[in-house]
Amino acid sequence: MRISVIGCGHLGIPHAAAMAELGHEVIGVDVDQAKVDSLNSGQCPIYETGLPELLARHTASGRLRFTTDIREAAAFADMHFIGVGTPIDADGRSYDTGQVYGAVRQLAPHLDRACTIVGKSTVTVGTTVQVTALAQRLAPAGERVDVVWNPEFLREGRAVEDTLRPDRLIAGLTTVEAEKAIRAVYAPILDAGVPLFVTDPQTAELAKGAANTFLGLKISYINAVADMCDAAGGDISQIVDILGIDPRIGSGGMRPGIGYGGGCLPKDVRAFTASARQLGADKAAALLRAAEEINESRTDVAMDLIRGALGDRRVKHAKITVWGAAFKPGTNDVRESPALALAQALQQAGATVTVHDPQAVATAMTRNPELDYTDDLPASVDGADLVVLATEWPEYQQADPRELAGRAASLLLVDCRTILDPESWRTAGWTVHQLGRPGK
Ligand SMILES: NC(=O)C1=CN([C@@H]2O[C@H](COP(=O)(O)OP(=O)(O)OC[C@H]3O[C@@H](n4cnc5c(N)ncnc54)[C@H](O)[C@@H]3O)[C@@H](O)[C@H]2O)C=CC1
Ligand SMILES: O=C(O)[C@H]1O[C@H](OP(=O)(O)OP(=O)(O)OC[C@H]2O[C@@H](n3ccc(=O)[nH]c3=O)[C@H](O)[C@@H]2O)[C@H](O)[C@@H](O)[C@@H]1O
Repeated sequence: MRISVIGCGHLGIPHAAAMAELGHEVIGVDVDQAKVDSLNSGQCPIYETGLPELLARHTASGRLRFTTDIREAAAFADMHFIGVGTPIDADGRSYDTGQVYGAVRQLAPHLDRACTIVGKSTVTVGTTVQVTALAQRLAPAGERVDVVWNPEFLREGRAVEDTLRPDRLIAGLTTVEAEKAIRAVYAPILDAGVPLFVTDPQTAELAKGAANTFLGLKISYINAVADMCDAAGGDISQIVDILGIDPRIGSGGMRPGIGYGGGCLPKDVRAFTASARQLGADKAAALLRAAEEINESRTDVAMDLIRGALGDRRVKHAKITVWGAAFKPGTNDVRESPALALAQALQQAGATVTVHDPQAVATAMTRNPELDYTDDLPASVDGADLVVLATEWPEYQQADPRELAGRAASLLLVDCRTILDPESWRTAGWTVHQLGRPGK
């Protein structure tokens, strides 16, 4: 099929490349000329495993190209995926769907044949109905436009794999033609046995919000239990193992730490909570709000752990190394990064902070230029009074505690993600504090 992907960000680039991999001819559209130029020259503007190779292969073969000209996409494609951003609104609680409506407004008047618009962005329930009305109103008279909502479940860092081999596909639609088109575009994935849920648009929209909100709830729940371990004595790592072995609970997405961040979970939990409130589901809203409050408290929890670790020494004037800037390992995305929030809080408390990250120094510098950065792991601990592990990159688990012991001023480590083997660090002379594992 000939398809376009409108919005080439963390979702759109992997989606465009994956669609080319499935055999489609793809045109990616973005308003950002620099991004389009870099994509057309084979450069990948985001750090994502397997994506540079896929981009290089399909831009070279001519099956994938990028443009800023929406008319070119309208003239080329029979199906248009919309993957533009849906940031949180100025009120801080609901989606700003302006980019979605903006893309449809730009595209629809140029449609010159029957086509399908497939929304992938995460939106408030009810958006598909409005997008459909808008597209059909603006399309030239006589041109058939079907709209499908097909929410995306990829995780950053695994975007290519998740797009090509998803757990499930959802299509919220209302016409036979739309279902035929969706089955055609995803045929190789469906043939591989991936289930497709064909449903109404509202169910599709709500399912996406409900999924991300559940992930946020699960993380906040385990973080609440980690706090109880810290207060009462207990080992959150063992509790995760004990709970996770029960298939009704499952151990996935239950790692304790300094909270969920990124471009999606925080805003999606916020927006879903707001929807619950607007729809009159007050008790649901209260439950979800509690999960948000737990998440919002994680920087304070980490600061308490750090203060406890420093003892008589104070945060003020301490030289502190923060390991991690990305919101999670495997990406250079720093949107709503809990690690950067912690680094900022430490700096505001008077510490001299150096942030290390293996991939996200450049993006973090743009977002938080007030902090100092390095991508040299051993050098990051030079002269440090305290090292704080904030993002669980494998590099930190693989680091040599003996080598680092020779460089730090004081052998004090706070593991906010509870991923290190404390024994190997203690053997090398370090004092280790782990979140949710007091005295372990
Ligand atoms: N980042 C992720 O892993 C996932 C994101 N989503 C959802 O996908 C949507 C996009 O998210 P991201 O890719 O992270 O955002 P992003 O901010 O990385 O990318 C959005 C892109 O859309 C472009 N854009 C804005 N208006 C445009 C227009 N009128 N025409 C063409 N391009 C336009 C922007 O320049 C930007 O490059 C959001 O709704 C998000 O919630 C869903 C699943 C996974
Ligand atoms: O809608 C989206 O954009 C995507 O949001 C999340 O994906 P992502 O933001 O890439 O990251 P996750 O792996 O879910 O992690 C989110 C945050 O939660 C934290 N987290 C995750 C898992 C865990 O057990 N504990 C934990 O603290 C991570 O460190 C990170 O800050 C969802 O997992 C995807 O299914 C969804 O498509």
